[in-house]
Amino acid sequence: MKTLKIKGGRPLIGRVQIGGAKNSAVAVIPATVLAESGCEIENLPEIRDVDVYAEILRDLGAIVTKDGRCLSVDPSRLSPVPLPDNKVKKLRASYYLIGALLGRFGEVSIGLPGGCDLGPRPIDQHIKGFKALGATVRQSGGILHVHASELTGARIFLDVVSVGATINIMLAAVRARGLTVIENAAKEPEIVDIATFLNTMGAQIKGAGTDVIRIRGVSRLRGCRHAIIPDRIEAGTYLIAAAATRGEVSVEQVIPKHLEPLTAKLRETGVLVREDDETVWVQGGSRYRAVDVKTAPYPGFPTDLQQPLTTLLTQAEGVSVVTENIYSARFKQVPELARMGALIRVAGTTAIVEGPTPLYGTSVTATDLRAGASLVIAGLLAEGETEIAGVGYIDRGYERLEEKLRSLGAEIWRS
Ligand SMILES: CC(=O)N[C@H]1[C@@H](OP(=O)(O)OP(=O)(O)OC[C@H]2O[C@@H](n3ccc(=O)[nH]c3=O)[C@H](O)[C@@H]2O)O[C@H](CO)[C@@H](O)[C@@H]1O
Ligand SMILES: C=C(OP(=O)(O)O)C(=O)O
Repeated sequence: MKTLKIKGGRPLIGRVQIGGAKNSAVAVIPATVLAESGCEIENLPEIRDVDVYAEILRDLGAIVTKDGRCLSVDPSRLSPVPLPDNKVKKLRASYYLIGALLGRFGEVSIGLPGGCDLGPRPIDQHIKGFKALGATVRQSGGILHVHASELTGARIFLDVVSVGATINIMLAAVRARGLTVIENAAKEPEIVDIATFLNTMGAQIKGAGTDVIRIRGVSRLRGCRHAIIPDRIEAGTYLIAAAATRGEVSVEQVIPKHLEPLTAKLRETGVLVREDDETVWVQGGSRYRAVDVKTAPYPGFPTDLQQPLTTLLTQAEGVSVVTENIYSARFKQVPELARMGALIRVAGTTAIVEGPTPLYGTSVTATDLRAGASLVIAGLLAEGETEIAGVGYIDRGYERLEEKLRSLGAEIWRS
């Protein structure tokens, strides 16, 4: 198995271009199956989740061609063949095929989704939504069978704010008869991106980005061209890495507004941050202040940046309290950071970080995607050499990571 090796202690300096958002891409790709003609998707990130999704669509009979960051999907000859769990369990977002295939064919049989192991990740709210639209849902073994002879619009109040359930219900509801209203909907920028894509296909979705989304069903959707929004989590990871190594980096091709929950927190710690239309620039300082952070649905602080930020907080003076409100097991980076010298105690949903502590390179393991990012940042700031196993997780969501970091002056390689 490959590992990432990093010789730490060099400040990151320069400019980095951010790719398309993973969490948009993995919803837009399955959404193409709703169209009766071909779609062109641009600005896709070059990550493993996208490649796996392209393979799943081919298994369904779509003609899929990939050219760098562009994917063209012709779903006209697609059929809802059962999808066992070998590929679908490689990623979380495979569950979007339930909503999309239900919308197009009224039936789907699919293995349960995978994704990072962050504690229990139920899909009860997705199922509640499909049932409200008139579907029957049955599980046998690890396979979900969802069927609807007709989908009818409904009012659905989500018990928890869920990105996945909001998007999945939208995907089915665009083809339901009448009006669907999703209340207590998630408001992440990726949801707005999927709604924009669906509306370009001919859907009638209003309110995406607020907590009430109204979807008036239509009888057909046509293929279209769409460019994915920038990845705020990839961008945030580079901003944190720049601050942690006390460097100076311009993160380019981003939507600064989407990064505000992070940039506000970085300013609180004492990092200099400047923004213009499509760029966020940070300059690290010699001293950082401890801060408290609580993860929350957008526009709160994103759980996906909690692990990377925890690494930065090992360098802040005082005690930082990090509260993880979304996932019960999202502190798996902590024992690995402790092996590098961090002083962090986990108590239930909080991690108490004492700083500043020097970090030292050693062998560590990424247990999930963002734990991997947090260890890469630790390796970049640590003294000596860090070897990170579990690179497959990192490849799920970071495109050309070593190349981008090397262009900023890091010594990082795969072996
Ligand atoms: C592919 C993708 O977009 N992944 C993102 C998506 O995951 P995902 O869509 O799986 O996360 P959700 O927003 O659905 O989950 C939020 C919370 O709701 C709970 N829940 C969710 C659905 C459900 O039916 N029942 C339920 O209880 C989850 O266990 C979790 O505690 O949003 C998360 C929260 O921003 C991010 O960390 C992930 O990167
Ligand atoms: C948790 C994440 O991804 P997924 O939901 O795809 O597992 C993530 O991107 O940090």
